[in-house]
Amino acid sequence: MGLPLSIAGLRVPGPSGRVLLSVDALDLPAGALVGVKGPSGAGKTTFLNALAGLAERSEGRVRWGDVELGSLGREARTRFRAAHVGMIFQDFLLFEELDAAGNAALSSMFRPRSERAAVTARAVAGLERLGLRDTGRTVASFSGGERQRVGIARALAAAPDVVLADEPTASLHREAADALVADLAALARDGGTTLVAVSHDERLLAAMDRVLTIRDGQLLAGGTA
Ligand SMILES: Nc1ncnc2c1ncn2[C@@H]1O[C@H](COP(=O)(O)OP(=O)(O)OP(=O)(O)O)[C@@H](O)[C@H]1O
Repeated sequence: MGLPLSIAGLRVPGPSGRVLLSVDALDLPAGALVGVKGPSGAGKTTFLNALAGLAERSEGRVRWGDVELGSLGREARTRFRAAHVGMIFQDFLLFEELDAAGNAALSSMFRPRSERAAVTARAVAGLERLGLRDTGRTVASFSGGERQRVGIARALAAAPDVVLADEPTASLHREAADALVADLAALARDGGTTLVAVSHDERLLAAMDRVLTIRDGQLLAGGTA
């Protein structure tokens, strides 16, 4: 099931103390499909990091369902991410010694035995849908785009409550990008997954329920385009 998001008075400072991002208030229902756009350097990745509980020293409230990220210590935030959040980020933490399927099915290790086969099946299906057949190679030899696709398949195989994505279609051909957008929309529709996707891809943005704009470190009032 998805989780609703509630943010109030969020401020994320950079190392020099300058505020990199502020969000006065934002509420999203569970299962929302939300795009985020804005110029380079505006604070979009910083926003995703804050939603993932990865923004250190941030002020204000970021709450997923009943869980306020700021009230959790670092370890509890890591556990929260593992249990609820699928992240499609630009620097993927892939395990170099595993092949594509091994990486994509990784989260099955943290699931009860009865759920593991389903995660693995979704991982294999997701890789195929993104045009990556099991090559038998370890991902150490994969290109940047191939690595991104493994990261996508891994995030979606876990069927998480929340998907946070940073330019998820950037490395994909149009056909694969459209398939991914359809898959993300289906996850929200069928599983209630809440999606927040930073993107410049007009086709992806058009498929969202709502598009937020960030400019100069500020989520614009009302959060709409
Ligand atoms: N760790 C950091 N230390 C210092 N400045 C940072 C740090 N992280 C981000 N910034 C700065 O914060 C601002 C917002 O960065 P962010 O990566 O969130 O932008 P973005 O909107 O995702 O940009 P892009 O579209 O180019 O990826 C930028 O000016 C960036 O240089």
